[in-house]
Amino acid sequence: MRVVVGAAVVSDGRLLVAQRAEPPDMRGFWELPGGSVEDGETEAAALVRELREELAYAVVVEGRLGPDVPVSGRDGRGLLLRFYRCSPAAGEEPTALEHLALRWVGVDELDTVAWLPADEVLLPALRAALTESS
Ligand SMILES: Nc1nc2c([nH]c(=O)n2[C@H]2C[C@H](O)[C@@H](COP(=O)(O)OP(=O)(O)OP(=O)(O)O)O2)c(=O)[nH]1
Repeated sequence: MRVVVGAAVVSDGRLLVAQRAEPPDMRGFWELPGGSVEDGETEAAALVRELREELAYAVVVEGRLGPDVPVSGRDGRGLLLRFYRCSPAAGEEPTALEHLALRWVGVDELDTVAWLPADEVLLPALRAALTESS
């Protein structure tokens, strides 16, 4: 099954969230930045590549975060979302090259985000990650 990796980047007790521009039915909803793992690529390498492409941002990939989330992809075939906790490389700031906007949210704001539906499964794990880092 195709695996899509997403980055839970935590810095100063806040989580980086990104607002999707496309496809039209996902436009305006918020996600954790990332994308598909390519053939022969590790999941960590895919995350580093995707965040460089989408955000011109260098991150260090730490451990897995939360459960795998099966969703149906744009072509109707299944894909598996898998998330990793990450931290920014020193001195780095993200730029929204492909997203409508970026936000850093604290633990109290997690519930106010208009998440892509699949990401809501992750909220307990995100809450725990933000609580332990603040
Ligand atoms: N990156 C990311 N994708 C997510 C999240 N939640 C969620 O349902 N998705 C879905 C949306 C898309 O159907 C799929 C990932 O698509 P994508 O557009 O980010 O990745 P990609 O560029 O590698 O995909 P593709 O155009 O090659 O098909 O996973 C999330 O938090 N992060």
